[in-house]
Parts: sequence; structure tokens; C-alpha cells
Amino acid sequence: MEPTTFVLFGATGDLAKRKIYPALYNLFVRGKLPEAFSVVGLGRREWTDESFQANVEQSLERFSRTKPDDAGLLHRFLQAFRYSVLDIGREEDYRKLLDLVQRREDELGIPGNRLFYLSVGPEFFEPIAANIQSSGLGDVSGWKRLVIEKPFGHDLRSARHLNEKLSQSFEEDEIYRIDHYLGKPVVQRLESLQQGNPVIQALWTNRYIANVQITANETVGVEERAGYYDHTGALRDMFQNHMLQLLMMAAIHLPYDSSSEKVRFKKKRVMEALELVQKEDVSLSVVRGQYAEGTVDGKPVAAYTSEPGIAPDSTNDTFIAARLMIDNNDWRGVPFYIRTGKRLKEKSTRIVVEFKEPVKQSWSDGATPNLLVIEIGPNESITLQLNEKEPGPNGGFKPVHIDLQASPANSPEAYENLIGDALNGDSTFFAHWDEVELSWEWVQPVLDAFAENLVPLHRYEAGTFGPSESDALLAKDGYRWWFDKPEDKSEKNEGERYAYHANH
Ligand SMILES: NC(=O)C1=CN([C@@H]2O[C@H](COP(=O)(O)OP(=O)(O)OC[C@H]3O[C@@H](n4cnc5c(N)ncnc54)[C@H](OP(=O)(O)O)[C@@H]3O)[C@@H](O)[C@H]2O)C=CC1
Ligand SMILES: O=C1O[C@H](COP(=O)(O)O)[C@@H](O)[C@H](O)[C@H]1O
Repeated sequence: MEPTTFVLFGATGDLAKRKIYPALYNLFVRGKLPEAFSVVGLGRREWTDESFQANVEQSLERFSRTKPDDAGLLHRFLQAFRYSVLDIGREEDYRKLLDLVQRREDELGIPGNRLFYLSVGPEFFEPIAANIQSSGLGDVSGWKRLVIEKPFGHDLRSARHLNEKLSQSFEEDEIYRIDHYLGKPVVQRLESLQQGNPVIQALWTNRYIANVQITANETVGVEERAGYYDHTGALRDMFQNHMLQLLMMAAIHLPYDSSSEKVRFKKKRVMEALELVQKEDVSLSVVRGQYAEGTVDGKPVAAYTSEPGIAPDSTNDTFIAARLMIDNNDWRGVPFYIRTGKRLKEKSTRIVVEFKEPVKQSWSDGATPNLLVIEIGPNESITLQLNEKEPGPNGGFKPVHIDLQASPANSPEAYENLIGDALNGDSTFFAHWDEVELSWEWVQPVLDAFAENLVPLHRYEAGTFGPSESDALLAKDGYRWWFDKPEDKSEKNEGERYAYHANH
């Protein structure tokens, strides 16, 4: 690990508090931070080094998976933190920042390796990158990296514009676009799942796989983010980035030596093969929804349009389901279904790979398609569902499960994995510009169709699995969404772990 300065724009904000400080602390506890490490936090608030350190400590107490119980360790960690008041638009603040960064580099013996983390609103990405360049902060004797939060653009045009501007100050290999879904432990283990299991690699084609289902359901609503969410929607907030990244990760054949370049190349090839949808045809393969009032986890909840800060006539999407096709030799003919939404019945992020059904015979009654179920969150596991015939002449088939990998309790969180990777210069689990641009290329006609009202907006009752049209999307192809919990959990048994849900 090379000595590094971690320059954090947005150090007083929510993301820093909830994710970034806990991630840094856990890396520190695990011995994964460089010996010589300096953090310089920035914001407009008139904090001092001491109040900054106190805020960091509070954030660890509340949000860190490892509680800061060891006073000596905590003290050493906090010693790395300094604060400087900076208004993003004020040039002289960058000169002050440069002085502080250089002073700390001299004190700690850091040879000019600088990681700039932009935990601020997207409107600031462009001016910050330009100011880093013009102030001399970007003139380093070692390396420089820019870690950038989502959203990366609001549509294809703005994403291209932003990329062009950033590339005036940073090379592509210096830009680390965070997609926290790529940091989730199970997503990071997809590589070893394939590499360690030639049997799975061999099955990873349209010869054996019937369809792939990628779900990210949430029970939460818009929360306090009305201003952001009402002009973003599920399509931009989740689909364009997290969901398409999961699609890429599910569809690639990972090479044995999966360097970041090779993984990126494979992901790009998948995205290039993704069939684009014409604006006029979007309604055939995309379902959009918005939650109405209902009951979630036993509590009544308001409709989206009655949420604070949301316009009563808002047509924003809080649910998206889509059918995507990849036109290459591996995946031709295999639909990839994606759905994501808020105020749904359960919090679950999972990929289900449904294998082709056994040939129907009189003796195969009760056999269901084999499934590979990748539970990404909140449960973390990888399970293969097979069929087993019960003994005896009248025994039918029942599903059995082989648990391939389950995450150990208290394993590192996404931000911990990703920040650790960025510090080490490993960009495998970050979104490359090619992928981002190709994602927007798929999403853009859908945005256009929504804007021109070519796709109906289906209201769904909160606490369900979304509009029934999402089920119809699969039913047209003869499939149904897989769902993992029997309605009555008390009756849950091994054979019922993955059952077709029937909420409509
Ligand atoms: N919060 C979350 O869970 C997630 C957030 N993100 C992304 O992370 C980024 C940050 O989000 P979040 O922390 O929630 O936002 P907050 O609104 O909580 O924080 C914004 C930060 O930006 C700083 N800031 C705002 N304007 C200026 C300015 N003119 N000059 C200097 N600093 C400024 C604020 O500091 P001050 O007020 O002191 O000026 C504050 O530290 C966004 O891009 C968001 O989309 C992504 C995923 C999840
Ligand atoms: O990026 C985002 O992700 C969260 C969901 O993340 P998860 O890790 O809890 O699955 C989502 O709530 C939020 O709207 C979105 O911006």
C-alpha cells in the first residue's frame, strides 16, 4: 500500500458519515490502509480539525460494522484527519487546500499520491475536476485518482458532456466511478464462482439457461430524497447503473486471469451486444410503475404522490421491469428480466439463473427448473436448486438446495471493498466509461418514450411485487418471477425455499 492523501469533497455530508468513514475505519482496523495516510475533509461548514474528528468518531459509533471500542486505535485513526473550509466555486480555497495537502505530505512522508473523492452533488463534479487541475493539486509526483459518486449524467448527452469535461483533467484509468452494487461481497464472488467451478462455466450459455432474472426490490419509499428522486426515478436511480452492472456481471464469462482490463473488455462486449429498443417499441419490453398507498411490513404507507416534496401529479417512475436480449452466441434467445422498485413487499436483491426445464415425462411430475440463486442482499448466499425424487413408488420430485457460498457474518461492506480497491489502484469493480455510455445508450430511448408518454404508468399498491404487468412481461415468454419466501414463513421448509410467487 502506497502512502496516500485522501482528499474528501463533501466531508460534512450524509454519504461520508454513513459509508465513507466507517469504510476507512474498517480498512484501518484490518491493516488495509497505508502506514502514511492523510485525510483532508472539505465542506463549507466552519468545522475545525477537532470538530471534524469528533464527527468522524460519531459516525463510527453509529454506522461502523466494527465499533470503535479501542481508544488507542481510534486515536491513531483520527490523527490522520484534517479539515479545510472549501467552497467548490472559490479558487482561493483550492490554494489553501494545496498548502494543507503538501504540508501533511511533508509531515507524513507521502510522495504525492492523491486520491480525490467527490462525495458531493453531480453538478459539482465538473468544476471540482477543473479546479483540481488549475490549482496544481493534480500535479503530483506519484499518482492521482478521482473517485466519483453517482449519478454519472442525467441522460446520454449529459453523461457524454461530463465525461468529456472530466477527461480534460483526468485520464480514464485515473477515474473510478463508484457503483456500490459492484462492491457487494456476493457480486465480487461471482468471479470465483465461475473460476472455481468449471461445471458452472460450462453451463453458462443459452444451451442450458432459459432466462436470467435480476431483482432489486426495496420496501423503502422516497424517504427524504424527494428533490433528487422526483426528477430521477427508478430508471436513472437504479436501472441505468446498478441493474445494468448486475446484468453485465451475470452475463460475462470470466477469464481465469481476470485482470481489470479483461473484465472491462468482457463487460463492454456484453453491452455492445445488448439489443437496443426503438422508442416506439419500448412499451413491449418495459413496464413502468408508481406506488399507490398500501401496507408495507404491516404499516400503512402513503402513495408516492402524497409523499412530502412530491408533486401531486408526478408521473415519475418508482418501479421498472424490463426484458433485455443479448445478441451474441452465448446468450441469443435468453431473456434477461430486470425489475427494481420502491415500496415493494420485500427488500431483496438477487439474480436467479433459471435453467431449461427437464423434458416433461410422466415420471417427472413436480420437478421444477434447476435454479442458481445468487442472493446479493440483505441475505448473502449462492445456492443451486436441483430436483430430488422422493423414495418410494409414489414419491414425487421436490427441490433440494446446495449452498455454494454464504457470506460470513460481519463481512466488509460495499464501500469498504471499493475504497480499498481504489486505494490499491484496482479498478475491476468500478464502472468504465464505455460501460456507462453503452448503458445510457440502452436507457435513452426508454427515457424518451417515458417523456412522450408512450409507455403507460401503472399504479401499484405499496407492499406488493409491483404492477401485474411486470408478471405479464414474463408470462408472454412462459416464465414467472422466482421469489424466495413462502407466504407463511412458519411453514417454511427446505423444499419451499424458492417458490413461484403468486401475488396476482
Ligand atoms: N447519501 C447516500 O446514501 C448516497 C449518496 N450518493 C451520492 O453521493 C453524493 C453526496 O451525497 P450526500 O452525502 O447524500 O449529500 P449531502 O447533501 O448530505 O452532502 C453534500 C456535501 O456536499 C457539500 N457541498 C455542497 N455544496 C457545496 C459547495 N458549494 N462547496 C463545498 N461543498 C459543498 C456539503 O458540505 P457543506 O454543507 O458543509 O457545504 C456536504 O458535505 C451525491 O452525488 C449523491 O448522489 C450516492 C449513493 C448513496
Ligand atoms: O443507489 C441507490 O441504492 C439504494 C439501494 O441500495 P441497497 O444497497 O440498499 O440495495 C437505493 O435505495 C437508492 O435509491 C439508490 O440511489
